[in-house]
Amino acid sequence: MSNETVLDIRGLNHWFGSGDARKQALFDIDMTLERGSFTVLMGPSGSGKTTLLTLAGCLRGVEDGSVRLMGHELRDAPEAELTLLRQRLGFIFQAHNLHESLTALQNVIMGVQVRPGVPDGLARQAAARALDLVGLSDRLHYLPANLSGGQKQRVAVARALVGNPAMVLADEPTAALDKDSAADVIDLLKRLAAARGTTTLLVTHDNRILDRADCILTLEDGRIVSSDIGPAAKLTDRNEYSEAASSSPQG
Ligand SMILES: Nc1ncnc2c1ncn2[C@@H]1O[C@H](COP(=O)(O)OP(=O)(O)OP(=O)(O)O)[C@@H](O)[C@H]1O
Repeated sequence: MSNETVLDIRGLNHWFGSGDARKQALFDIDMTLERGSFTVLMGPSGSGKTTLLTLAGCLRGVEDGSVRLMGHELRDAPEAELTLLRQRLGFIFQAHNLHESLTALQNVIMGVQVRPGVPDGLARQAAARALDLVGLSDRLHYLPANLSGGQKQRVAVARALVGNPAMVLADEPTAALDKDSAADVIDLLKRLAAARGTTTLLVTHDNRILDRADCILTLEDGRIVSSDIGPAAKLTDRNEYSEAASSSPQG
């Protein structure tokens, strides 16, 4: 793993509401994610995990403190710069957020089309390859209604990864899945991340994911209360994932 810093957060505070209803959700957060790392963010409901994820992903404005994403300071950044940064990220949410009227292939094509200027033919090719990678090459033309929960989440993973994002932000991606499908989705994310050097920040309540993490951050009441090296960071041989490298959608 290289030591290139992808996300660097210093002294981040965040509030919701105004006047008497104003409430602080994050307190003095410091964290750093290196390129290719797989970090799990845990903590009780309401501890601030989604707030932190959305701030890191340019989905919410930074009010106080510093969030540097791929070398860009997000606080006070112009909207055009935030839009360009968002295009370099892949998002996966608990609810897969697929368009029900579009096929699996069309849904993944939309993941390419967030980047302007990609010709339709190339977008289609990349989307088909991404679906092949997640094991759905025989389901390209299925509507979400005809896919299982695990298959829908795999389509969402393919959509997040098809643009070869620098960082993937995932909010409870396995919450709606059974044990086997959850393990499949996580292994897939890890394999592709390791093969491409994609940085992953994943919010979960799912203890089964912990042994896959390089780093486990725990939030409580808006503060990081522990930062542990995960078991996966102790793996010295990452070649187990290399077979995915040769077949990633964008090489
Ligand atoms: N849009 C909002 N307006 C007001 N308060 C909010 C808003 N979003 C979150 N909060 C508050 O901020 C705190 C952190 O919420 P957040 O959703 O980040 O927690 P979480 O750890 O992701 O919770 P969960 O595990 O239940 O998803 C909570 O007290 C929540 O009520």
